[in-house]
Amino acid sequence: MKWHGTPLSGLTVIETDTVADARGRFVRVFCDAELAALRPGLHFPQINLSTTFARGSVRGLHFQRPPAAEAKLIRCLSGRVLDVAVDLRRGSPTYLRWHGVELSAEQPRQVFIPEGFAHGFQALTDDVQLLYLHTAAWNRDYENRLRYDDPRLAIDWPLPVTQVSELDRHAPLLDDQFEGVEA
Ligand SMILES: Cc1cn([C@H]2C[C@H](O)[C@@H](COP(=O)(O)OP(=O)(O)O[C@H]3O[C@H](C)C(=O)[C@H](O)[C@H]3O)O2)c(=O)[nH]c1=O
Repeated sequence: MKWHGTPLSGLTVIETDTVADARGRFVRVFCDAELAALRPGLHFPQINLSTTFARGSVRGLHFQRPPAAEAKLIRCLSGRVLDVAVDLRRGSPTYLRWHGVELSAEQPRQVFIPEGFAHGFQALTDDVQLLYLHTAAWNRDYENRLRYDDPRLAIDWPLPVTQVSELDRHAPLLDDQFEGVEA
């Protein structure tokens, strides 16, 4: 596995090695030893899979506050997405900045999103499947949502937004009381 950084420190794009032969392709999604230099002792107590039917749909922006803060390893298993992370870390020089990474089933690319980031994505094709490895279990009491269309974030979604969940559609807009997340 090789990886490289992004303009948001800690947000990392991982290129997994692909073994291809006449039967098809094989990749390692996660390897503790290979990723120890990125983050030692990564452990994923919860792995989720979402299916998104329609091109243009947006899921997110979600994050969990401490003590349930989580890092996520994301891989696209079907279709293509723009995967977006927003830096919410209090005091970060890139606080409230966002960065997008295109992921697709055809590319051996994953993204590692550390704690302190909100996460969302837009389906760029129909029939997207996204795999999420979480370093903390889902905890409704600590789950927070930000608006995908918050003008203070100004995320440049590539397509007109089609499907959004009611919870995401009615997520709060950022205001002066928002203090980010202790990282
Ligand atoms: C995460 C989770 C959710 N749920 C329930 C809560 C809702 O009733 C339903 C769907 O949850 P939600 O609307 O939060 O799912 P998404 O909007 O697809 O959120 C997902 O995509 C965005 C981009 C993310 O970053 C989240 O980490 C990821 O969960 O499943 C559970 O029952 N267990 C769980 O572990």
